[in-house]
Amino acid sequence: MTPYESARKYFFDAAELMDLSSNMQKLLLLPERELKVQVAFERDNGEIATLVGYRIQHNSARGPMKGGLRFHHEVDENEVRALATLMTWKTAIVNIPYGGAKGGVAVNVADLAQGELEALTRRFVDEIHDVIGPDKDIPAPDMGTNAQVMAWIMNQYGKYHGFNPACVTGKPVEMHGADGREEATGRGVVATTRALLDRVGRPVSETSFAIQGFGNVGSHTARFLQKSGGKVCGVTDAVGGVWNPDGLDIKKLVEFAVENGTVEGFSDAEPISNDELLISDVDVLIPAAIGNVLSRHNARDVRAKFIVEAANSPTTPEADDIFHEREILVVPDVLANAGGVTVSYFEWVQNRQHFKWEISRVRNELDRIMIESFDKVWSLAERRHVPLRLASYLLGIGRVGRATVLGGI
Ligand SMILES: NC(=O)c1ccc[n+]([C@@H]2O[C@H](COP(=O)([O-])OP(=O)(O)OC[C@H]3O[C@@H](n4cnc5c(N)ncnc54)[C@H](O)[C@@H]3O)[C@@H](O)[C@H]2O)c1
Repeated sequence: MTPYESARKYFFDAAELMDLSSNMQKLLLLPERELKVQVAFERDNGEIATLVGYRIQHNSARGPMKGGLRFHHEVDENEVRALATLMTWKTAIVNIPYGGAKGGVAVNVADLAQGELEALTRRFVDEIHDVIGPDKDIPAPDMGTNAQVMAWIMNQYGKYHGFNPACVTGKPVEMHGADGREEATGRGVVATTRALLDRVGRPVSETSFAIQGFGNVGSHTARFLQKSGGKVCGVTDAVGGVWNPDGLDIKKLVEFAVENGTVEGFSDAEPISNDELLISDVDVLIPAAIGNVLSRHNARDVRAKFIVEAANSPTTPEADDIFHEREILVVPDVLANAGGVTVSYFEWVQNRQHFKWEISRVRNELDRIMIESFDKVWSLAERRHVPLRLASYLLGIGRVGRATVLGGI
């Protein structure tokens, strides 16, 4: 199944349980606006590059739309549409006053010089500046984009509409960004994981973890897990992986990975492949890299009792069914990785108030929102006798549906 088909399947599963009318289903599923633009810019060699860019604004019933901007060669319209939909449910699940959107440009950033990346970003903003903004749609970083790209977006947007840092989040801290944004998704994953372990009565200190992906999300997740007393036994990235049943030293592993560009080759550990890590003998498995890594091909071999989805869509619907049948608890992406958009919301609030929060305030508010959201989903799952994913969708779609009914069309 493509990400778009999966997103629709989860929506329809929840819609059926909610007895949503077909008219309401159509209203909630169809994006409000889909923009497809030409992004042309001059390359360093004098050639004109002509790319395709998308901004899909799915739903604004609960507030301005929010979602990342992805620069990746595999970006296509359907993927952006699926991710925009997921953002609508995600912002609703953690109850922040936003709708959902997503953007993307089909490009391989590794092929671009820094100046070309800047030219591409500014040209994309030229094409979409009228439909984004602090009260309309607020982009943020995603795969292939970073704080620097957000700074260019803010600057280019300002040329049309005047200074307004709240038009984009994930900016550099020196450019109206929020302290704690970079670690936010990983911290949120850990807050959710701890809430889960609390519910099942298992101390973090007696729990072992394996994490796929050691980029922004994976490395901060590992760091906060170890700080909480957890034992991170295995970590992999695109190149390779490392395993130590007594627990890896995450501080040293981060230093090693920064220096070497991979965790592979880290001392005090055995090598492990990505395939082996996903079925390794740990209590909690945290996919924090790419999509569709847990599928019907390996779901029956997974040995973890709990899966916390730090990545977007790491589990195919077929694998999800197998995990349910095997009583493996899955905390879904729309809940587990919502820490990033939550701290993006804090950045937007700070920008609008021109008042900077201390990091301790960012962390406390983030932990509170993640734990409250997890507890809401858990209670709903118990009440309706459904898995956590379906409960998350029931909560998110329910909130968007009520806002739609209250506000009217
Ligand atoms: N960064 C955020 O705030 C955020 C928020 C929500 C969701 N996510 C999701 O989390 C995931 C990771 O995002 P990130 O920001 O950490 O990205 P990143 O680019 O910083 O890191 C990605 C990591 O995954 C590894 N990886 C890539 N391909 C792999 C493969 N085929 N097998 C194993 N490992 C592979 C990379 O080596 C790297 O360690 C993505 O699915 C992203 O959509 C990120």
